Amino acid sequence: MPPPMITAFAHSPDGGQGMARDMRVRWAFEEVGQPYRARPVSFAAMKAPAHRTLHPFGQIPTCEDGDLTLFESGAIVLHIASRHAGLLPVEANARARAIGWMFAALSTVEPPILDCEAARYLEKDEPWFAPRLRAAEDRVRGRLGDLSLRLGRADWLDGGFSAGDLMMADVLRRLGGPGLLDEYPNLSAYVARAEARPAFRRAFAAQRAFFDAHSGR
Ligand SMILES: N[C@@H](CCC(=O)N[C@@H](CSCc1ccc([N+](=O)[O-])cc1)C(=O)NCC(=O)O)C(=O)O
Repeated sequence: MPPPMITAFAHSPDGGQGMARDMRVRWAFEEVGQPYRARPVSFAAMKAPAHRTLHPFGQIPTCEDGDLTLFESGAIVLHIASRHAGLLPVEANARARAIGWMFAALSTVEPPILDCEAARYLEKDEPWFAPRLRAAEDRVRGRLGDLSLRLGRADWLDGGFSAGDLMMADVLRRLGGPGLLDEYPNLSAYVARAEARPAFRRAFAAQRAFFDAHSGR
């Protein structure tokens, strides 16, 4: 059977900085040592009927693995972690907790971060932008403060590195650069620890090479 095929931006708006959500899927494949292929999708093609048979919302990433087609980066990472050893504990309770951290990353920590991004990109010229952004950033601080307290001095969220850490670190990466994350030194160190993983570095290099190959550079 040919390796799984994911879809990714033909020309990612971030210029190959690994901020698009194919990055977490690439990372998961690298962590479990599973080769994969990637197909570039333009913005126009993403919204066309052919791609929507893979992704009802006209987005990336998707993953075609044999006769299975998946969308939602969290579902794809969970699929990879379920089919291959290395990203979820074998022990049932620890496995359930690691999956819980995946949901926490996507459902509890990521939404206020996305809300801040939306405010910065879409509302910066509004007269009420400053208080709006302050309130949005305070909501992010609330989540980061709770997460920082739970992580403490540990390397990972619950024992060894898991898909929960992969998802949480990829969510926190969006805060990159000087700013909110720096207010929580143990979270900054957590993200740096995750980004130092050989699998992360391979995934980052792959998405960067993919950008350079397909963005018309
Ligand atoms: N919940 C879905 C969300 C998927 C999603 O948001 N896909 C985005 C790309 S990753 C989000 C993203 C986009 C761009 C950057 N960037 O920095 O340039 C970062 C992240 C997309 O296809 N957008 C096109 C569209 O919606 O029309 C998942 O986790 O898979």
